[in-house]
Amino acid sequence: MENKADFDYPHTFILLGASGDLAKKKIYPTIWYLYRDNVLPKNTKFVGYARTSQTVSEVRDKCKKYIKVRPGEEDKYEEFWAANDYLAGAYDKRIDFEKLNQLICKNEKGIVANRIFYLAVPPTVFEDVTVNIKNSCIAIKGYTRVIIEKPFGRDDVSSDKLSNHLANLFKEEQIYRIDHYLGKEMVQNLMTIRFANQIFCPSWNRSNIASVLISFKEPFGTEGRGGYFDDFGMIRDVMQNHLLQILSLIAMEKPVSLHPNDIRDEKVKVLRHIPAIEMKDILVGQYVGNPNGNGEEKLGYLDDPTVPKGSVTPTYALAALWINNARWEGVPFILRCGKALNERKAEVRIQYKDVPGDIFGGNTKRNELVIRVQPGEALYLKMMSKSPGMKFDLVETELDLTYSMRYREADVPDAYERLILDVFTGTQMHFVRSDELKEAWRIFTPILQQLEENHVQPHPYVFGSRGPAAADGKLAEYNFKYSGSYKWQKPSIC
Ligand SMILES: NC(=O)C1=CN([C@@H]2O[C@H](COP(=O)(O)OP(=O)(O)OC[C@H]3O[C@@H](n4cnc5c(N)ncnc54)[C@H](OP(=O)(O)O)[C@@H]3O)[C@@H](O)[C@H]2O)C=CC1
Ligand SMILES: O=C1O[C@H](COP(=O)(O)O)[C@@H](O)[C@H](O)[C@H]1O
Repeated sequence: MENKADFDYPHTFILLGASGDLAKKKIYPTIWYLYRDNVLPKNTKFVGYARTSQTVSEVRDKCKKYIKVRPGEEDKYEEFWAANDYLAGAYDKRIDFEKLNQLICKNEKGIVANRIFYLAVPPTVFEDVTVNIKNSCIAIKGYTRVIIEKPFGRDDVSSDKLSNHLANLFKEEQIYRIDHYLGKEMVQNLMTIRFANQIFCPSWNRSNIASVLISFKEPFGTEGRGGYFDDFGMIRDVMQNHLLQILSLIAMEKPVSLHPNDIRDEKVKVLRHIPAIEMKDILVGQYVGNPNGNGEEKLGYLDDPTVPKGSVTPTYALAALWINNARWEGVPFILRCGKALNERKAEVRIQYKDVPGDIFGGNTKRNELVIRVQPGEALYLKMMSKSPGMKFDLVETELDLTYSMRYREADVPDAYERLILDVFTGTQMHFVRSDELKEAWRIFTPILQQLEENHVQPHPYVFGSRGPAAADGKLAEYNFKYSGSYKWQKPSIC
């Protein structure tokens, strides 16, 4: 990790693909927030690079809609854009990267200067860009770090090819593979919940836990970007990365320390216990239009003109993963994700087994520890209690840690803010190591191939519904019991 003194050196943050969607919607806003909050090294400059010929002022205009500037921050905002430069160039021309190098050098006073390259570019130009960075833009004295965005390949072979390519150019300590779910507050909280609470440690195993359900739901479809999505599908888009990362943090053994490599060693170890997913353990779906819906909801996935006719690409997937180790053998880890569903939600449900030796006439319901990642971070433990009053009845209730109530003043930073700052400080804890990636593709590649080769027809589900009807049956099959009787009363001050 970088020490404080390193923050005194000049730093340049180079955004490749600066004319794109991710750049304007996410990366420019993020670097502005970090700059505004004075958490970056004092002498940090920003350089945008892309094929489009444009000025900094044009970049600024495009970002306007996505950047929040609060009253009183106007001067700082001007200062931020004054620290920006932009250069147009090709991704495959060394000469253009030499020009980029000259531009970066202009800002670098002193002997040591650090460079961070953010690759917000399509995978097709990944190789050219990284070779050109290596050939023309490496920091002479100081570090060079490279941030890359998924997709890290589309299967085991293409991912290995990319990993080998990167390994020939950079050391693993220089590569920061972003999975933005690792930057989310509640995902970062998973290790604390597990390893800083004696109450959970002893029960976190197959003797006590019936099933683990990890869900991701989005209430919108592909919004005209189906052409891009169709090449990947829901399993590659969310399950193989975000949901599997959450699974590994839930299931791994306690690391030797909080050192990033100790944590990542444990994540890899638990993934190695998971066999490749079998066909019997997966259900895929695709949304169809809702004739009673509004606007986009009326349209199904196949109505998107950019989606190939008759595509069987899943927009929904549910899979059970099995961890064959002493802690988890027999416990299904159910991963579920979908677009065009009834709500936006990402959460983990650890469902405990039924209480043995019932003395309550079969009225007890399973304990459930729910870790809600979004929206509205919360951690609640569903439990049984005596109903208040004279009667000796049971009620379902909860121990509730709702962030908006408990931490009213807290400002929960966006995932990208944390992760980009981590790159400046050299903290790789929340980034994906190449061996984790290899394991992830080992688990998912065979099922992806089978689905594609056999042209497996997805279950249709209506835009705005909870997903394919068959999915709830699958949940029950995997020992997830839904009672339907739990009622939450939102506290009035919430
Ligand atoms: N701190 C907080 O903010 C708290 C909030 N709450 C809120 O209270 C509400 C209820 O709590 P929750 O924990 O969700 O409790 P429930 O046990 O009522 O679970 C409800 C969820 O179960 C799923 N479900 C519905 N039908 C079925 C079915 N047939 N089979 C399997 N699953 C089904 C649905 O999610 P899906 O569609 O994803 O399957 C539904 O959202 C939620 O809105 C929750 O956010 C509760 C406690 C604390
Ligand atoms: O990686 C991706 O994540 C987003 C959802 O991110 P969130 O932070 O808004 O939950 C998803 O929309 C996109 O399809 C996927 O590629």
